[in-house]
Amino acid sequence: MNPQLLRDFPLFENLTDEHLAEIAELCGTSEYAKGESIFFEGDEGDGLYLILSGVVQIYQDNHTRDVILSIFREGDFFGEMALLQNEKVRSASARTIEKSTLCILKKHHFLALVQSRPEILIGILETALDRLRDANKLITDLTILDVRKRMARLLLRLTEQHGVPSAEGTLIDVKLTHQHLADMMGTARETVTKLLLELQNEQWIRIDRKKIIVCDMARLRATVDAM
Ligand SMILES: Nc1ncnc2c1ncn2[C@@H]1O[C@@H]2COP(=O)(O)O[C@H]2[C@H]1O
Repeated sequence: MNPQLLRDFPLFENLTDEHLAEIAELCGTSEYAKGESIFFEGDEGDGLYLILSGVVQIYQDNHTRDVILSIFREGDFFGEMALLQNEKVRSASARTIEKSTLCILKKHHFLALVQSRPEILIGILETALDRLRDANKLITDLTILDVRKRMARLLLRLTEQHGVPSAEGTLIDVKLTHQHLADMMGTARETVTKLLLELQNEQWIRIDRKKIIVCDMARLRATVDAM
């Protein structure tokens, strides 16, 4: 694959062109259709996945419904845990939300790479710790907040992770269904539909081609801070 495609990954930002070329040699790319499974919780870890384009959800399937732990997009990586934790399997499942192109670094190549370039391991650790912080917040939200406040927190988190400025405010640049949002905040799809309608009527948000625009970020931040 073209090594310059790896340039956009924060994980590799300090590597030279030469190093990127070495990694690119070891990577394979795969195309996934919208809604296609990548791996399942409990599978053996075969490799590290880097998102070249598209959107991927990380989720746990709890029989009655999915719980979405995170949503990743281009520039993000996932699947490091089963590779770094000896004898442990995939901690969650991964499935595309949009058609995606992924770059896969096989386990033995990944392990050799982090041994020769420990700075990559530090980058992975920093990202994993950020994800742990997010997970902690999520546990607290799910435990103590009512659904309207959980929705406010979720919108703020999505703007931080996937927000781009738009004429009307901050656009959350991923097409998420009401079911995806429900699976992220531990509620029913019908509750999300009702809440989104309320928030639109109160002019907090606008929906444009299945994407949410947060019209007043300052108000959203102030509301979340006051919780
Ligand atoms: N709470 C979480 N937040 C974000 N990403 C996660 C979370 N839990 C697991 N993952 C990612 O999902 C991947 C599932 O496969 P692994 O366990 O190999 O590695 C995992 C991480 O990359």
